[in-house]
Amino acid sequence: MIRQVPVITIDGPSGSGKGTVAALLAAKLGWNFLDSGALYRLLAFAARNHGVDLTNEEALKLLAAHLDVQFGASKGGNGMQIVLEGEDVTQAIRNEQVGAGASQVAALPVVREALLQRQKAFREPPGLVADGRDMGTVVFPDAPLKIFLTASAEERARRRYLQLKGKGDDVNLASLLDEIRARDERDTGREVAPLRPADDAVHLDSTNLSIEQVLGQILSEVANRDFA
Ligand SMILES: Nc1ncnc2c1ncn2[C@@H]1O[C@H](COP(=O)(O)OP(=O)(O)OP(=O)(O)O)[C@@H](O)[C@H]1O
Ligand SMILES: Nc1ccn([C@H]2C[C@H](O)[C@@H](COP(=O)(O)O)O2)c(=O)n1
Repeated sequence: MIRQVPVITIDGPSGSGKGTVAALLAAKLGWNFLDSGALYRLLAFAARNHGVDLTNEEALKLLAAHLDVQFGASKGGNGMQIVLEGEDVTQAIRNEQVGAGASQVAALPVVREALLQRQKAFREPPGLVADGRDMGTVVFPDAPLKIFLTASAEERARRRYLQLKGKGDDVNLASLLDEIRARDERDTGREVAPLRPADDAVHLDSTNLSIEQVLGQILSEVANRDFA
C-alpha cells in the first residue's frame, strides 16, 4: 500500500495560538509548514496594492491564481519570511486590517478554489503541519491527526494586544475584542468552508494553557499515532 505523506492539521479561531504552535511542531518534527491564513492575507494585501476591490470576484480570482509569493526561512533562521512580488511583507500582512480583509476575501468560493491546489502542494515528504480554518475539513480531510485549537475571545484579544503592543503598535483592547468577535462571526458563518472542527478532530482549549503546554499535548497525540 502506498503511504500518503502525513499531515497534522491545526484549525481554530484567530489568536487561539495555532500559528505559533504549528510552526513549533513543524520545527520539532522536521516537517514542512503551511500557514494557510497567510495566503488569504497576501491576497487581501495584493488586492489593496493593485487597487482591486475586495468584492470584485473576477479580479480576485485572477489575482489569487497568479499570486507571486515565496515562503522561505527568515534571515535569523527562526521564522518564516514571506516575499510578495519581490517585497518582504512578513510583518506588513500581520495587522488586524489585513486580517479583516483576508477574512472577507476568504468567504468567496472562487478565491478558495483558486488557492486550493497551492495549499495541497505543501504536502511534501517527510510531512506537513498545516494551520488555518479548513485544513482538517476541506484541504486535508484525510489527515491522520487533526487538532481544533480554541481559547476564549477575551484571552485571544489579550494575546493579540500583547503581541501588537510588543511590536510598538498603538492598540486598544476593547477594539481588538470587537474585531476578533467580528472575524469569528464571519469565519464561522460563511457558506463555504466555514471554521468548524472536523468530526475526527481532537479539541484543545488553550485559554489556561501556555504555548509549551499546548505543544506538549499535541506531541502526546503524535506519539499515540504511527507516522512512520
Ligand atoms: N497558549 C498561549 N498562551 C499565551 N500566549 C499565546 C498562546 N498561544 C499563542 N500565544 C500568543 O498569542 C499570539 C497569537 O498567536 P498566533 O498568531 O499563533 O495565533 P493564531 O491562532 O495563529 O492567530 P491568527 O489566526 O490570527 O493568525 C502570539 O503573540 C502568541 O505568541
Ligand atoms: N484556512 C484558512 C485560513 C485563513 N482563512 C481566512 C480567515 C481568517 O480570518 C483570515 C486570516 O487568517 P489568519 O492569518 O488570521 O489565520 O483568512 C480561511 O478562511 N481559511
